[in-house]
Amino acid sequence: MTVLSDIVSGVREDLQTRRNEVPLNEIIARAEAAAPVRSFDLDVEFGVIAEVKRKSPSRGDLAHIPDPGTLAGLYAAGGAHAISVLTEARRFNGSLADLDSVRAAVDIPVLRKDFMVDEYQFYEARAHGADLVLLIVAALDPVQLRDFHALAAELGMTALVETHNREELEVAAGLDARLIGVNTRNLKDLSVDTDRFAPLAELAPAGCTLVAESGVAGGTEVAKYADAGADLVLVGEALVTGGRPQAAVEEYTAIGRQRRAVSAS
Ligand SMILES: O=C(O)c1ccccc1NCC(=O)[C@H](O)[C@H](O)COP(=O)(O)O
Repeated sequence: MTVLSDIVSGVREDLQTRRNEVPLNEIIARAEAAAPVRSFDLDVEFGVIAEVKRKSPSRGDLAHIPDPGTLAGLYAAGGAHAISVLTEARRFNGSLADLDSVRAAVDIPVLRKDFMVDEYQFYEARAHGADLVLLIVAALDPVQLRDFHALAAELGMTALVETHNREELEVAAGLDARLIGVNTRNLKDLSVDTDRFAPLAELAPAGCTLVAESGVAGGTEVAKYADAGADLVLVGEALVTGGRPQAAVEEYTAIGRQRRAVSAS
């Protein structure tokens, strides 16, 4: 079993428990009654999607985050473009309660970062205030991907379509995805190689907003991703372990903007 299929099978089991507690018709009603979606600005000069990440399969426990809302507030004060909240429980120690806490603490868009494999999760995401959801191309078949992309849009949410290679980028292009992520983490062995980004960025469809995901340890990687065409970076570990979340978001945003301005001139 691969890491991804192992994670997804745990996600499905946990989902079944929640579905038994709150049936589909009830979660749909909650999604309809949820706070309005915050629009995610795709036309960004350069921005940081700052992640609330407690733990990961590759690194184990990362940070004790007693109040994710407080952390998100610091990210927002640093100028984050959006906040990513890992809600997967078993491997990331995340929860929908974290999503609630973050959504209530900030007024910028919030991404539910999870392994979205069932329509229930999209209504659930919206019911808990998500403005964006993650679609991992490697975790979905083409029909699911198309249907979930449409469902996210129907619910007013922006989908971040995550890719890892040329074939997955072609799939994202075929969906007409406006927000595409290139994750430099190999989902088979979990290795991160920031050199994977540039050659894939060249293949991204013209006009999409491009997110470089994983591997930012500091400004060097931000500059490298921005030089290669990233419009946004999604950063988790460096922000939750670095001890200066607000300053780091400010710094990464400034570095990215400066590099993008140089590339454009
Ligand atoms: O982080 C992991 O170990 C991981 C393993 C398997 C699937 C996904 C995983 N991470 C999710 C992410 O994509 C990252 O949290 C995100 O890109 C931020 O990465 P980083 O800044 O390197 O923490």
